[in-house]
Amino acid sequence: MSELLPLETAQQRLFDMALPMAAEPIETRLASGRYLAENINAARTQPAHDLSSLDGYAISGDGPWRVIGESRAGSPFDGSIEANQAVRISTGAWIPHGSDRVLIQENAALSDGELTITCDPPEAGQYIRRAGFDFSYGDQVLQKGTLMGAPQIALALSAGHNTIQISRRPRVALIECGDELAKSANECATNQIPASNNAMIAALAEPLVSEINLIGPVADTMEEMIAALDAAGSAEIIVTSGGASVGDHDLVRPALEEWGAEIDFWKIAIKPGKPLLVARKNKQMIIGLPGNPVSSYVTAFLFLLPLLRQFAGATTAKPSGHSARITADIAPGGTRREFLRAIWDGNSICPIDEQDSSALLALSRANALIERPEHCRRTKAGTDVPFYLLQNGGIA
Ligand SMILES: Nc1nc2c(c(=O)[nH]1)N[C@H]1C(S)=C(S)[C@@H](COP(=O)(O)OP(=O)(O)OC[C@H]3O[C@@H](n4cnc5c(N)ncnc54)[C@H](O)[C@@H]3O)O[C@H]1N2
Ligand code: MOO
Repeated sequence: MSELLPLETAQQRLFDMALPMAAEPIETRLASGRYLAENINAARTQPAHDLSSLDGYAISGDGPWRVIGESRAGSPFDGSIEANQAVRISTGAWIPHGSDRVLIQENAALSDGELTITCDPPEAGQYIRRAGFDFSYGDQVLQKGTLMGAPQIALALSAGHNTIQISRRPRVALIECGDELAKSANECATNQIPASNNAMIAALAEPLVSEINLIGPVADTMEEMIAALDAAGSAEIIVTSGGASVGDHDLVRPALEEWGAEIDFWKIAIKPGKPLLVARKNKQMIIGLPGNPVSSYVTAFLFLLPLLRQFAGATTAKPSGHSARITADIAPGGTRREFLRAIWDGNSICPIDEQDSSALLALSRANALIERPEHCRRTKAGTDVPFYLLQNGGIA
């Protein structure tokens, strides 16, 4: 138990414990940020008919052409056209039978109902969107586990689905622990510190959960800790912060054991975030985050958010990695994998000088985490390094 678990082993052990949530129906237009619980097959063909992609004239033959009617989006021309006939057509309107090309109005002259061309003639098929070129009836257009965003919502609606099945999101209880924590940031004695971890973790987790129960601050006693765990009720995931380390007043682990939870692992080989703890009691999972705010943030980013995505049925749970050149040397690393707060400017990445695990000002300036392997040598400016973007929980 005292060995530090490598990052990937710890992540895998945590993800293996996730219980997939049931599916529920949702109006497609409200599905932004949710994960699909089903494959979506097209219930219609798009476009359903050959359409014009520009405003002009659907023509047949080499011209000049007689304009014999109009095809508007939603009101197709009733009939078919013959050689040297044309139909006025708007963008998105049906190509009439008998026409195989569109003359755009900028290249046409109309006089007394007779249409002539003012430049090279269009080629067959030009400015025509063929029926089914986007998708056809029965095609699988979206895969189970996809994160629904604006394009996916539009696609599901175009494919004929007002309602889709998405995964339920877990209920989460957040417990922050420590005698020194003041509940109100306005009323904080000099021997206290305003409690900020619960609010920070809630802000990170909010898009991925159905309910957040904020508990605490909880005093460093076994009775209060156990009462707080009881207060988590039926939350599928309980997240504690603070009290995870080895001090006399770090009670999360003994309180969890006393409460009846089974510890799966404690302490991992990353910096910040070493005292991370994972436990379970029946179907409830408990993640004990370290109290230092930056350690809490980094472990929430690397463990809690991927776990929540896993619960919510995501295909991709872990944050996406990137690579960029560093603009300053980085000193040799230690025995743990390090995650350095950094600023990425869209081109290169600059590690922030202040890397203390309590430094919130530095964390709030950062938009990225540089990942450094264990026992890393000095890294020279100009070297490519792997990093994660913090925005959107690291999901591209
Ligand atoms: N002798 C050792 N000491 C420590 C070790 C170790 O291995 N040996 N590990 C260190 C590491 S690494 C970390 S990280 C911290 C984490 O300890 P805890 O999880 O027990 O956190 P606390 O001691 O309760 O708090 C640490 C720090 O963070 C502040 N804090 C806590 N909760 C909140 C909150 N909700 N909002 C704002 N700030 C919070 C707290 O006041 C402390 O300053 O342990 C090292 N020690
Ligand atoms: O791991 Mo602690 O999180 O180094 O500060």
